[in-house]
Amino acid sequence: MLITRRFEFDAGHRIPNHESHCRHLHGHRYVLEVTLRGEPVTQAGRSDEGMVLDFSAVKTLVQRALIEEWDHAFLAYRGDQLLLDALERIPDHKTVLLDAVPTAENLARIAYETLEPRFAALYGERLCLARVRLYETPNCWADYPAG
Ligand SMILES: Nc1nc2c(c(=O)[nH]1)N=C([C@H](O)[C@H](O)COP(=O)(O)OP(=O)(O)OP(=O)(O)O)CN2
Ligand SMILES: [Zn+2]
Repeated sequence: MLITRRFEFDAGHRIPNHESHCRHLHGHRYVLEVTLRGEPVTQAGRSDEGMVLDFSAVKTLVQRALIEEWDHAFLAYRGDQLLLDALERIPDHKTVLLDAVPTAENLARIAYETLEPRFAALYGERLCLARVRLYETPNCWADYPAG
């Protein structure tokens, strides 16, 4: 069975080599959907009986591991030196350095790679992170992994 918890956060970014307006500094109200695969707990009387994982537990893990870090941050490619030089001039600016340009595709992958080991460490074989869907706008999103 699959369950999904939805999160929203605000962040800035730019796609440094984009041929059009996405190379300019701008932000999005991102939406992150976290989908877990597992079977519902069957032990009678447990708080989480009938649940793959209590949605509140999903919330706590994802908030701590990702949303608190990315919300109201500027998501910057560590190779985008012009941007890093500008952001460094702002005292205590909340900047998240990424290993790739912050497209929806790369953010979905990075979110998955951040969250997957956390779920694995806490819940082992019982469930797994099946997919992350990252909406950059209401009309544009990326899924990781594919399929
Ligand atoms: N495959 C991708 N294409 C684009 C990405 C991306 O991450 N993956 N990102 C961008 C820009 O970040 C841009 O901010 C997208 O916003 P925008 O161009 O405003 O999107 P739309 O015009 O489609 O927005 P609507 O208002 O929904 O029409 C560009 N491409
Ligand atoms: Zn954008």
